[in-house]
Amino acid sequence: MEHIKLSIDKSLDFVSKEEIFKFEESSKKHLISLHEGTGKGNDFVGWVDLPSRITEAELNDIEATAKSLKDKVEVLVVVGIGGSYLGAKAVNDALAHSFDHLNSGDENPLVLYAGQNISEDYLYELTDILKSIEFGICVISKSGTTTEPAIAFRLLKEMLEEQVGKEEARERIVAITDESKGALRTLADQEGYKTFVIPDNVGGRYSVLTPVGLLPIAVAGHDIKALVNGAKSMQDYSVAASFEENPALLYAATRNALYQKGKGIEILANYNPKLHNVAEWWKQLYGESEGKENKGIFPASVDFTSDLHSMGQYIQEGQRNIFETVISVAKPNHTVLIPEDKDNLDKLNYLAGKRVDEVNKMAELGTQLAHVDGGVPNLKIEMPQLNEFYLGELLYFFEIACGVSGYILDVNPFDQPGVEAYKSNMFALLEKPGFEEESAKIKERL
Ligand SMILES: O=P(O)(O)OC[C@H]1O[C@](O)(CO)[C@@H](O)[C@@H]1O
Repeated sequence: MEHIKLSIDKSLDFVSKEEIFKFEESSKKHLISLHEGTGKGNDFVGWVDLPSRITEAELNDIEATAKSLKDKVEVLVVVGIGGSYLGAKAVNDALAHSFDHLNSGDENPLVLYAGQNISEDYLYELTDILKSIEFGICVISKSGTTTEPAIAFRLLKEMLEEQVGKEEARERIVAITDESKGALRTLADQEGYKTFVIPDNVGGRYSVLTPVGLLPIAVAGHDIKALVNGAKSMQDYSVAASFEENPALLYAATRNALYQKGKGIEILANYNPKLHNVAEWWKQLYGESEGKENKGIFPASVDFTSDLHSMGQYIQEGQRNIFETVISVAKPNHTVLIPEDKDNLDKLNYLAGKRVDEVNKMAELGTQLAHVDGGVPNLKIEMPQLNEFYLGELLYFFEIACGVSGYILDVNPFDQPGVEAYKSNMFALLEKPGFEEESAKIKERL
């Protein structure tokens, strides 16, 4: 069985093998404490064995719900923010036809997203376009009280009820939330929506392999059983493999060794735009997990080769506090050959007959070497192919590595206390009942 692979050789000019291997014992210990639930934030490690724990019956229930939505709607709007939509978007965009919106032959509903911003124009345009479309809603909020999705859901629910009537709307709304607490749970129970539970011990950013990610992925027509199998394969491999062969432990150790050498920014790069939103998901995972107590690597991302023509300059010659992790897909899913041209005005005939991917791979290798020469350590994660199975491996790899890496950094990788600061200011400014004191204080600052 082939797995995703990590190579660290292009970082060894900057950090020695000894400096990386000094984390061998601690990373193994942290992996065990994640599995045994003995580390910091241990009430949120329910995701660690999720791939092996999720049952066939649970997956069948998700698939059956997806099927009944597919039979009714052309568009499913996933309403959620942060971990309540990023995993689904990452997988759906990685697997979808790049021009899905023009692909009228697709029998699966188009999945759109709302509740991840508070833009009035976004909501106007979304509700405007949905007026003539059969749509359904999958509303996702673990707490059930997050402002952004609550506003979007209020608007979309009202609109759907007006469009198809309350009874039919009930059939087209699925809520994914806490088992017993929160406003969304109360509403879903009152209205009689189909619901799925986000387990108590799984935080939003680690929830992609729960119904939070799986339902929207199944609605988009992707194979959630293969995705979970891939995650399970990485779960097993990350427990069994030696440190040197273990992509998750080695990644956690290498990035911490680089961090200790002053490399405080990690740029996740891809050479396939389908992976853009995998990087968005990864940024939340690592940013919320590690950025605390005035510590942590800042997670950034680029899409290559596009961004070589913008951010490439900075990466090559800017401040030397960065390292790069490249996700490389070994084998594309399609073949396109560069054609011969008799006039050859663009002087491209030397490439005629070659696959486009060969050029992409040389751009990747050339860039890695250039960036290393420019003082940027490079790590490479190689996926054999872009499909459900290897995406499952990739997601679990990043999750387990994040838990280990957070423990190496000695933070709780499962809380996010810093996210509350903006919320409390926003509530004070909006004069939310209960925030009277904060309102008075914040007004003095304006
Ligand atoms: O699912 P909820 O409770 O609406 O939260 C959404 C997101 O908001 C946060 O709590 C804070 O950003 C994230 O951790 C979470 O993914």
